[in-house]
Amino acid sequence: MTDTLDRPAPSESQDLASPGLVDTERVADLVGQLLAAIGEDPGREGLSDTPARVAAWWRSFFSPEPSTTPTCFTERHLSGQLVVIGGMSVWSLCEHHLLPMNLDVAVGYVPDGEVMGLSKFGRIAQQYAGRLQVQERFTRQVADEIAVVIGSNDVAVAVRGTHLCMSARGVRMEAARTTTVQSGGRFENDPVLSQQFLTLATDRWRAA
Ligand SMILES: Nc1nc2c(ncn2[C@@H]2O[C@H](COP(=O)(O)OP(=O)(O)OP(=O)(O)O)[C@@H](O)[C@H]2O)c(=O)[nH]1
Ligand SMILES: [Zn+2]
Repeated sequence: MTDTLDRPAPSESQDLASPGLVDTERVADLVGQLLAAIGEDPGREGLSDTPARVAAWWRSFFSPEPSTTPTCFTERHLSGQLVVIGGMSVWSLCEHHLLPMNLDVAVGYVPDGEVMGLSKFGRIAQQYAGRLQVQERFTRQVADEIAVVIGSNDVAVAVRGTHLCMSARGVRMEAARTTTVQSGGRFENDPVLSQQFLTLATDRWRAA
């Protein structure tokens, strides 16, 4: 977007819980200790490489591809067109239980003079998924980041989450899904636009 646009400031909490450096050796050591603590023999054949595998996974989880500057293209005369990108499924980790959550993300925005490269919405979602999260914070962080990049608050983000901590343990409700919606600018003030976004964003969730 052009530099003349007033970009919203990144929210204070944007960096909250951002990933730190993973000490792979220490993680592997701790996983070995964990195996021993649950009564396993970390040296037995099937488990001997497990600490290193788990440590490698933690490292890759916290080190998504470095974020690049999202590509934007000049595209005039779109006159209030609504753009919705849906079906962006990412995996994150619940910060309360360290169990996976699947987050199905849909983004809506109204381009003003420029459009953003479609894949960049997915990259932003991946960037904020690659850390310990709660769904509500993830939803807001993705919306805030897109608003900064496009230089406008006319952004809405809807997320449908499947939390293993709720389906595979605890209350064990396999069908439970959590939907969060963050709306800014015109999506907050224009009920028709908001409804159009929600209809398109939740289409595939109703079909599922
Ligand atoms: N709001 C919110 N809650 C979450 C999210 N992920 C997990 N939780 C909840 O975090 C809560 C943690 O509650 P605790 O009572 O401390 O933990 P717990 O004893 O393991 O709770 P149960 O899951 O009910 O067994 C649980 O209710 C989870 O469902 C999230 O993304 N958003
Ligand atoms: Zn959890």
